[in-house]
Order: sequence, then C-alpha cells, then structure tokens
Amino acid sequence: MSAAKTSKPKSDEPLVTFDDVRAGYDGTPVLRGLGGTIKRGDLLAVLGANGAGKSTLFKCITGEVKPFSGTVRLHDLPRRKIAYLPQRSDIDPSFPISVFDAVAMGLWREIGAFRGLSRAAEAEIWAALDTVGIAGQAERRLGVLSGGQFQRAMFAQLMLQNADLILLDEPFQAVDLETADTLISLIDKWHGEGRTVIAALHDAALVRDRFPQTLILARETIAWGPTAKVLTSANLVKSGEVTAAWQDSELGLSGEAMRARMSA
Ligand SMILES: Nc1ncnc2c1ncn2[C@@H]1O[C@H](COP(=O)(O)OP(=O)(O)OP(=O)(O)O)[C@@H](O)[C@H]1O
Repeated sequence: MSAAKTSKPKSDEPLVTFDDVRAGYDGTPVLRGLGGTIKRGDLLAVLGANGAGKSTLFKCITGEVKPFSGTVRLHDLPRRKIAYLPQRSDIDPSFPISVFDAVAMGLWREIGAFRGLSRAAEAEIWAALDTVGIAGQAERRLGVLSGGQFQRAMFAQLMLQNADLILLDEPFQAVDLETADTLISLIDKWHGEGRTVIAALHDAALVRDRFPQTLILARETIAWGPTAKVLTSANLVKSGEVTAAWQDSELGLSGEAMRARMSA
C-alpha cells in the first residue's frame, strides 16, 4: 500500500455492523447472537480460545460464510477493499509460485491477473519486498520460505492491495520476534493511514501493548471495547470456559453438565 494511495480518513463511522448473527457450517452454528460495530479506523484484536469462532467471524466479513440468521452489514465497503490473510495452515504452501509473483498477486484486483506488469507496478512490488526485508528471496519458490519469511511475503502482498479493511488471522504464529516487530510496524503504519485492521491473536501482552480495541469471543461476545477495560483475566477465563461448554454441548454432553460448567 503505497503512501500515494490514500484510504478514507479515520473517523467514528461504522464500517461493519453485526446484528444478532448466527453463523456456522452445515447447519450447525458457531457464532451465536453476535452483535456490535467495527468503526472505520479501528485497530481491533480478536481474542478467544481455539474454536472460539475467530476465523468464522472473519469469513462472515469476507462473505465466505453466510449467516443462518441476523446480518453482517458492510458500510460503504466494497468487498474488493477487504484484504484477508488466513491462518498459515489454510494457505497451500506447495502452490508453484515465486515469491515475487505471490507478492504481485496483491495488485491483481487493480490491474487484472493476466495483464503484464507495468514498470511502475514492478517497482511497487520491489519496494514492498524491500520493506518487509525479503527482496533477496524474490526468485525463490514461495513454498520453500521459512515461516517468518513466508509471513513477510504475505504482508508485502497485503501492502499492495490498498485495502480499507485488513483481516489478519493469527499473523504472528510461528514467526520470530524480529519478524513480528517488522509486521507490527506495518500494522501501525496501516492504522496511521486510516485503514481498519482486525487481527485474531493469542498473545494478550501484545494486544495490551499495541491494540486499542479488543473483542473477546467465545462463540458469542464476552466483551468488546477499549482494551484496557476489556482485557481482564476474568474475561479471558470466561471465554475459555464458554467455548469449552459449547464444544462439549456439540459433542453431546447433557444439558445439565453444560449448565454446571457454564455456572462454575
Ligand atoms: N469449514 C468448516 N466446516 C465445519 N466446521 C468448521 C469449519 N471451520 C471451522 N469449523 C468449526 O467451527 C468452530 C470454530 O472454528 P474457528 O476456526 O472459527 O475458531 P477459531 O477461534 O479461529 O479457532 P483457532 O484459534 O483454533 O484458529 C470449530 O469448532 C471448528 O471445528
């Protein structure tokens, strides 16, 4: 995302509104009764235990998962202005593509997949590779990069997308501290440019340090608001318990056992 391309300025405008969203897979709900608003310019962390529904929330925003009931409303936000980085485990590393071409994919929506790259576009790709520190890896196959290098390449691709909303699913998983620092600086830069960034994370200390807003999720909203207010150990414990209770209920535990766990 070059500095020349500006997104809308930061404001209190709503960007995504969830209204009583019930969504999941094969008729089984994962998210239940989810409500709330992401504002334009938010830098929001989504925290929750494994299986809490963080990725499902992202997929509801991208439109990949359609709610069974309730609505996910995008306000003045065309889907092409949403950039989504799935969890590393959801990206096929064997796809035969060079690092350069993978990063270039960030421009596809603007220039089309099958058009040749202009000199300006090539320069933009090299600048993005340089910013994330992997210009020297450009000709290598994407699949042979280390976890950190791979994530740097994915961030370079995001840089080129010029998105208004950037969704990052566990972006620091399996990356070293130096890489995490580089990637966090980019997130700060995007936030400074008025873009909205939402990241699913597990590191509460990092969230406390760098993310002004937090959503704690456990299939339903446990808490959502300013990080200093929301990110408490009580809320984190509750989130783990509520997610576990929903998972137990899906595995067929009796309603009584579930209620006992919920009220413990
Ligand atoms: N494609 C799918 N089909 C069926 N069930 C799914 C699918 N994707 C996710 N689920 C189920 O939905 C629930 C929530 O998963 P989700 O990936 O949204 O949680 P998460 O909070 O992102 O978890 P994690 O921290 O482990 O990535 C889990 O029980 C998961 O098994």
